[in-house]
Amino acid sequence: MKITVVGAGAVGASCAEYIAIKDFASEVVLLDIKEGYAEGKAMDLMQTASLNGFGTKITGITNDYSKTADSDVCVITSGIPRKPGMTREELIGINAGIVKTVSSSLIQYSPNTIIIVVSNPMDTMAYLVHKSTNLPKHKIIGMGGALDSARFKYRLAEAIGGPISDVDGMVIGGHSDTGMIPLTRLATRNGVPVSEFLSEERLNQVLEDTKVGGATLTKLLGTSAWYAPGAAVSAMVQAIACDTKKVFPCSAMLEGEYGFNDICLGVPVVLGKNGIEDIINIKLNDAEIANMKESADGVQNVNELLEL
Ligand SMILES: NC(=O)c1ccc[n+]([C@@H]2O[C@H](COP(=O)([O-])OP(=O)(O)OC[C@H]3O[C@@H](n4cnc5c(N)ncnc54)[C@H](O)[C@@H]3O)[C@@H](O)[C@H]2O)c1
Ligand SMILES: O=C(O)C[C@H](O)C(=O)O
Repeated sequence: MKITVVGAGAVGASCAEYIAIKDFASEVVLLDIKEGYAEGKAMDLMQTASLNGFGTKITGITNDYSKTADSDVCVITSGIPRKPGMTREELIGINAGIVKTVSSSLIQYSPNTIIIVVSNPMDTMAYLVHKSTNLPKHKIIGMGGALDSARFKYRLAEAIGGPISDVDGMVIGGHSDTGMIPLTRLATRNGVPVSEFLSEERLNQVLEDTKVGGATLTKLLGTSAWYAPGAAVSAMVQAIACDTKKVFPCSAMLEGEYGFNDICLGVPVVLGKNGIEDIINIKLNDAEIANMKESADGVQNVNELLEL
């Protein structure tokens, strides 16, 4: 299994590290436009192999896409991250050009690959990859919901005062400060609805903290987060590489699902060796449907800024 990660910055390197540590891929190629940068990150990571006990070979490349040939999965993290006070949507001007060029270069050498889009504004960048490549829709997957759901579980466990491993929950909708929809109604602590343990007010606080999870970290770090994003991508890559059929909320191109068309939005999907193997249509209540509509409108407004 050959995985290419474009962008050897904070998220790309973290993603490569987690993939290697989980030891399910034979090869990870890290590619960056900055001369020598991916080579340096790859060498540093390879020097952890004997310490962390993995056999994955990580190589670093400066912009030579021929070295990415025949990748099974390609991850796009190239582009600029936001600074405190910015929204993800403000990154579109620079990142759209980068994502468009990178995706067509990847496909030139790996025409059958599966692409995971990470660069922000992610739902719009995933849409752009759909519109600018001829890959089938199940092979283009946006990463947002896996990360947002991990943050939701962190906040739920914190509020409950129990272990994160005991809580389950999912965030659907757009990967934006206002568009995320943490499904509090369906979240559980070991199968018991979380509303049994938390007041409505506390649950609303969990919801709000989850939605601004990325902005909170950006304010603390001065740039956006990388550990949980890298872990979220690596979990998705593992589900594809090992054909686990695990369910993650991912940004998928919708063709009628949830009542939407021609938009990439976060919905629960089954991930396996073919990429998105199924989109799960969960029954939402009226308030959740209204939130999805509002979230989709927000993503649509950003999509309209693209020059397709
Ligand atoms: N979807 C998500 O959940 C999620 C999570 C975290 C970060 N992000 C996004 O991921 C992107 C990367 O974040 P980061 O913190 O790793 O940024 P970073 O600045 O640390 O790394 C980005 C890397 O991309 C490289 N790059 C730029 N243009 C390139 C090109 N044309 N070809 C190859 N490489 C190129 C840069 O040289 C840099 O090393 C940002 O857009 C950020 O908003 C998304
Ligand atoms: O918040 C950001 O800008 C980066 C990323 O989308 C995140 O949620 O961490």
